[in-house]
Amino acid sequence: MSSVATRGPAVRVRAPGKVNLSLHVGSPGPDGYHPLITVFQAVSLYEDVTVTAADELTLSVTGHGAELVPLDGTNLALRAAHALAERAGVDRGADIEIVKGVPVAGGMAGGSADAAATLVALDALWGTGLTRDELTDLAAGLGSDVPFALHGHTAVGTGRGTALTPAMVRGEFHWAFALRAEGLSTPDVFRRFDERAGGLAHELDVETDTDVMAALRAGDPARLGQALSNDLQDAAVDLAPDLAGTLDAATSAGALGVVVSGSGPTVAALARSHQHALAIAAAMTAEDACEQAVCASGPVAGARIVP
Ligand SMILES: C[C@@](CO)(OP(=O)(O)O)[C@H](O)COP(=O)(O)OP(=O)(O)OC[C@H]1O[C@@H](n2ccc(N)nc2=O)[C@H](O)[C@@H]1O
Ligand SMILES: Nc1ncnc2c1ncn2[C@@H]1O[C@H](COP(=O)(O)OP(=O)(O)O)[C@@H](O)[C@H]1O
Repeated sequence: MSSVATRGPAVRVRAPGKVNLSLHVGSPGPDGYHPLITVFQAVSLYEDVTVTAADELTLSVTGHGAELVPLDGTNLALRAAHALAERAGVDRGADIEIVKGVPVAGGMAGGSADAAATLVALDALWGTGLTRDELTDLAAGLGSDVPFALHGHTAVGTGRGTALTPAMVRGEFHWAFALRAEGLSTPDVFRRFDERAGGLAHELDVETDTDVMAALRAGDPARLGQALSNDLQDAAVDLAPDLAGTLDAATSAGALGVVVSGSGPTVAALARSHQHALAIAAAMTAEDACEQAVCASGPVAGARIVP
């Protein structure tokens, strides 16, 4: 008779990556963080996180770009697990298995999705009884994008990006994403943004997102395409000059609008339909404008248990 190793109970959670439809950045405060006004949209590129009861905390990462992900205590999923255990007073472990579907260091918050998914999964596995607000509070302590990965859909982020207000959206938006093999470091891009500002203060204008919000409410991709914007884009292009060619190729391929996502280097091209997104992705890869292009749609839900 063959013996089958028995494992403890398991919980699987899926969490989405994001694109910033607009990203307005102010001058850094005394803590070094930049005040933001951003509109996040969660898109259908997912991180899959499965946690299984165990005595110790362990981590494994597979999937897209897994070899680029740190496995030590800096990994955002492990940091999330430690933060949750401490907050809930839990003295238990878990095997955490991540399957990556969001590009690593791509400005699409894959690590933040792992942190959000781990919080939701371990909260269920350990039965911590924390409220949603308490989980959101823990999320904000882990990184500026983590609360949005919990929340999902489309939302305006202010402060560091952690204070969220849901946005009204009609319909579905289709995207082609041009990926770059080498990522960009978020702190490096913010630093370059400050260098470009040359000490001049950047004021945040709360009215600047009127066009984005109107396009979302109307479900109008052509209008949204015109309204996409990112204050970090020039800094990202400075650090990765080949991005200028990728942005041009996406525009030539017929995108309704083109923008670098977050701190980059992923380039997001908005399409009229799924078919149109496939055509843009094919044109960008055929022209060697990027290493790889993938299609996705949004908005989608935040970190959720997979039944
Ligand atoms: C730029 C954005 C836009 O959504 O996304 P990504 O491109 O990383 O996906 C986010 O603000 C990134 O969020 P996240 O990647 O969670 O950043 P954090 O871990 O909180 O911070 C990393 C570093 O980025 C800088 N940082 C981050 C957020 C912010 N509002 N101001 C900053 O100056 C700081 O140097 C900080 O030490
Ligand atoms: N679980 C994780 N997945 C991916 N990257 C992680 C993770 N934990 C920590 N990191 C580190 O965070 C950096 C940025 O992560 P990521 O969320 O993929 O990109 P971005 O911040 O550009 O959206 C990576 O380069 C990596 O060193």
